[in-house]
Amino acid sequence: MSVPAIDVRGLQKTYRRAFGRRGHEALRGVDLTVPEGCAFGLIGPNGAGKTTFIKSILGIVQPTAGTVRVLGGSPEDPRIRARIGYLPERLHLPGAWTALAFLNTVARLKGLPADRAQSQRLLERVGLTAVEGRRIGGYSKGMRQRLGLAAALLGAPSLLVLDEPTDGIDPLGRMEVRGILQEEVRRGTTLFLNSHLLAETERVCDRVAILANGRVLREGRLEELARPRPRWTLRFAPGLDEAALVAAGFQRGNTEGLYHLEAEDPRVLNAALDKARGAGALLVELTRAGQDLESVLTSTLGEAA
Ligand SMILES: Nc1ncnc2c1ncn2[C@@H]1O[C@H](COP(=O)(O)OP(=O)(O)OP(=O)(O)O)[C@@H](O)[C@H]1O
Repeated sequence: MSVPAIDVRGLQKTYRRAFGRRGHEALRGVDLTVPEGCAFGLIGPNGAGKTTFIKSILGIVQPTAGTVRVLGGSPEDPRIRARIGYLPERLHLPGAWTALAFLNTVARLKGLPADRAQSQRLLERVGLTAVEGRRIGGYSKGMRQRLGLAAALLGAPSLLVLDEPTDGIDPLGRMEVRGILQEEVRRGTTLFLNSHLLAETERVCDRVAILANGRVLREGRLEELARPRPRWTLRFAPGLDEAALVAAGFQRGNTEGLYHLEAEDPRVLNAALDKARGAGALLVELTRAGQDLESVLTSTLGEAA
């Protein structure tokens, strides 16, 4: 069996406060396993603990309790760190430098040879070739993000950890970034993505975890979490016997003639329909509701509240 890319048990992080005041519990006992080679999305509301989780698995933040294994080793181990590409939420870039000089320096810090051709290839990949000789200080937010992504991709990492990678990037650029991430996953890289753009997570990731208030509320394969909910919406012709429909198991909708039924088994739907028709109802429209990641997130947060 392959070693998980990330394996976290009982992870807790309490940020201390001054003068002995009670600290803030950002993570309250998180267990999470990210299989090797998967594209994993971490989602959740502001302040859920997502960045704290990312910083903990990278050894930037010291957990209060729990264990963290990354690529089969400790995040403190320089050999493990060298195999991780990280794009932080807040990028600090040297404004006076050019993109090329920056990438060459990051390469050296990662223990890689400063290979100008490789840096140029990466800048081309993220769409920065036209500005590679310009000072970073004059870059737009989206250009800075692209440069951060290029730096994370240096050395073909085994694990890519990206905190809001498309923040500030225009819609076309987002598509390009998505393409790059998908290429990386095809190459065998494990991707760990924190993004508020749920459509992006849905398109790129095959597993998702929902974090709220420092706890994982749900985790699993995207198709299992966001599979179509067995909820049928029916529209009946006017003049029906409402009480008979409710007695048959339908719930009233918000407009006249509209009803809902939650049923996994289509036989339950058909039995209810038989009763409705027996009471003279005429079905004119039937749809099965799907569930996207946004509705999974809102219903999960709603249940937890
Ligand atoms: N250095 C710190 N010191 C004290 N509290 C912190 C620190 N960093 C984060 N927190 C607190 O920990 C909680 C989790 O923050 P974190 O940044 O991990 O959340 P997040 O899910 O990444 O949020 P967002 O989606 O807004 O970026 C928040 O309440 C935040 O205020």
